[in-house]
Amino acid sequence: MQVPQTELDGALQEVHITCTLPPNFSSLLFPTYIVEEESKSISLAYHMFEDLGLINRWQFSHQTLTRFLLMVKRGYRDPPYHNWMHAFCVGHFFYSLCKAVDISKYMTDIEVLAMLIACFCHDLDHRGTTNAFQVASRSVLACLYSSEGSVMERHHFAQTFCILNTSGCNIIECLDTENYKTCLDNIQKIILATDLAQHLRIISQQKEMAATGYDFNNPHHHFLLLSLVITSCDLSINVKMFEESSVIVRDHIYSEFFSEGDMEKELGRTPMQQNDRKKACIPSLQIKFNDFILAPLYTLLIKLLPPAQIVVDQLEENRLIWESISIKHNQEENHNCVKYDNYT
Ligand SMILES: COc1ccc(Cl)c(-c2nnc3c(C)nc4ccc(C(=O)NCC(C)C)cc4n23)c1
Ligand SMILES: [Mg+2]
Repeated sequence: MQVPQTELDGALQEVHITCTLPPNFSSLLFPTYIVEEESKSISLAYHMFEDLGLINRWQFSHQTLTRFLLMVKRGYRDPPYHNWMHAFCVGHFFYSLCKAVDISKYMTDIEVLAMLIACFCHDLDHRGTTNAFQVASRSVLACLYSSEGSVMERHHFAQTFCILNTSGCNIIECLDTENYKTCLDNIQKIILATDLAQHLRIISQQKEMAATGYDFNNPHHHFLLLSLVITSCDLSINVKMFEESSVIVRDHIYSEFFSEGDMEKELGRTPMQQNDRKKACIPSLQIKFNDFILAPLYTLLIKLLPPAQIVVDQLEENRLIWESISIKHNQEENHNCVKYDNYT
């Protein structure tokens, strides 16, 4: 898929002219959804590469990086949640993590580059449905990938590979053969690590690593850390201020979950409670998700990267607010489980 030259020229100019940073842009808690998707997100994504020193370190050309980012943005569909703005937020969380901690103590240069590329590409061409739904609906992607698992994540990497193989868009073409292969292998591992089922399979090893201490010379520790960091970035909407987090959870994430549940009912299947708009109670589901996934994840992240402590503080504040909503709901007859005021 080629990017029309006129659009590219326009974007090239945009990237140069409109790169005035919003205040606190490099903060871990920056409210990323305030960025207007169309104009500024590409310029700000470009700035993240520049500010992390990746353009100088790897001698990226301005044109190729801009074309790459345009192609990635165009590679996303427009479901309620898994769209370009989600990818932008995931990339931004990694960028702000790199600004908060000395990431070179944990990752090589190539791994930092692979992480930022994978963040922006990790959900390419997402349809707003889960791996389980691909298999249940016998989708084309399930036919292609279900024997290996992580159906959507394998597709997201395949789409990434296509963009890097599109002339004029391959930002890593200037790497030498060894670095090119290492970078691509890392991008694939990182994108596959965004499957939450995979995260649940390796979290015990990550806990063990955090207990014994990170060993930079241990390649498996690098794999476990890259996986922990990308999952932390992928779920980072949950560690933003409650006002932003709760609206995205309700109006974007659960909107996708409920649409999938509607489609499952049409297939004659019974959706999980979280996907059933008639049964789901978001505050109590959030508390469960927090205790089952979010708290163990970010507690581990902070054990390994202590300067990012602020995200655990925000997560705990958000849990308290979800709990207060849940208690208030339980006191009300016929409360509406999906609509809630911001109790802050
Ligand atoms: C890292 O990968 C993903 C992929 C897709 C999504 Cl939507 C999310 C995600 N981001 N925020 C949320 C919130 C607030 N609630 C969620 C509740 C359940 C699940 C889910 O996938 N449950 C099945 C699993 C345990 C096997 C994901 C949820 N989630 C993360
Ligand atoms: Mg994903």
